Amino acid sequence: MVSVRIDNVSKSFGSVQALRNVSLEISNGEFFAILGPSGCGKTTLLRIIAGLEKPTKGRVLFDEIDVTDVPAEIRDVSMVFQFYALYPTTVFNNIALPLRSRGLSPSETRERVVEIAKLVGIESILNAHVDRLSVADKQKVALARAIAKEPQLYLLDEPLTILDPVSRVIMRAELKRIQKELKQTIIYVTHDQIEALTLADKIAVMNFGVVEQVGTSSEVYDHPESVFVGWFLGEPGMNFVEASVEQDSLRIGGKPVLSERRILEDLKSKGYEKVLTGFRAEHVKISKTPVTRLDGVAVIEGVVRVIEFMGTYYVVDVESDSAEFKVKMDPRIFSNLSIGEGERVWCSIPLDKILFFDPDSSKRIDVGGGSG
Ligand SMILES: Nc1ncnc2c1ncn2[C@@H]1O[C@H](COP(=O)(O)OP(=O)(O)OP(=O)(O)O)[C@@H](O)[C@H]1O
Repeated sequence: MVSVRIDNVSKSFGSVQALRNVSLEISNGEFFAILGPSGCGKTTLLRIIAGLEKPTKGRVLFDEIDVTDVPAEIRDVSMVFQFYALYPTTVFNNIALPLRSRGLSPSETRERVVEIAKLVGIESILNAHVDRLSVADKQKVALARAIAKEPQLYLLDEPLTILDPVSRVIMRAELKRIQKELKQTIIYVTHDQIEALTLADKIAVMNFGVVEQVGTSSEVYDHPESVFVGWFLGEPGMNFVEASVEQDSLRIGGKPVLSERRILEDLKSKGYEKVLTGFRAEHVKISKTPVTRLDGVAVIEGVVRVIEFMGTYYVVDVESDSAEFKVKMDPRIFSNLSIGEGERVWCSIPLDKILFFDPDSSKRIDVGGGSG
């Protein structure tokens, strides 16, 4: 296994700038996810790491050795793509091929094929022709073949995207187990936040060719460094509401919602007259009776506009003067409260769950003393 360092990499395709000054450090044995929407440059970055594309600028280093000009064939990486490309033969032969080309004897090959098949959970279909397999099993064979190459680095490009939702959940858990046993460096490209949050030790969140944040699942989810990261992660994404920083309070649509001196003074000392407040839908508590603002809690008054049942929770859209935001509710709490569309509600949010963002740069403001 290797560590990988991406040093200030940019890549242009004609006038399209796919990557802009990307720098990343991926440690030995880490499961590292590159997460972002379609077209943000994930695949381009993976192909540059594999040696299938050359960066326009910057370097790629494996174990601190510059491999930017090293051809793909000798980089010793295994790639698994969204669309598996298997040889039209048996599962056994697909896994055996990389072993045979490394010069293993027939008995060594058989032993290793069975070992890998067990790891991936396909030992019962070793003699089947790949054409007869389900999509999920085909993807497992692709993974088994990648493992048979015994690479120093695994690159996985949306390997679960073509699976149906049930197989995807099963394979996600399988991947986690396999990675624990393999103990190898894996770089995993996905647009699916659940895959990234559940599988990865670390996540790089990308947007428009730029890395917006690198961190553990809880770092990127709980402390997004930009509006994009907060919005992209979570179902629903983080709420962002514009507020004005007044002498005595933070106001939304002219109404005071928070009067914590520490926060107000810090924002004022940094020169902010307006900020974006960010908070997650699951941190908002709804009440049908007025709630007084207390220390440590912000309160926003509003009207329920839309209620959606999402299967295991409700999402309630609240409109408040100039702002709209979403509240995520447990079905039990929702039915006890029995709120309906058009009703007036008071929404409280603990201050330690509120973050503040610069409305111009969209970056998080570091507010001293814990919040933000
Ligand atoms: N070979 C190419 N020629 C021209 N433009 C390209 C090429 N490869 C990628 N691009 C462009 O670079 C940008 C990033 O593409 P890339 O495939 O890396 O994004 P992505 O995040 O992997 O998206 P997706 O999930 O849709 O594959 C896009 O605007 C894409 O159209």
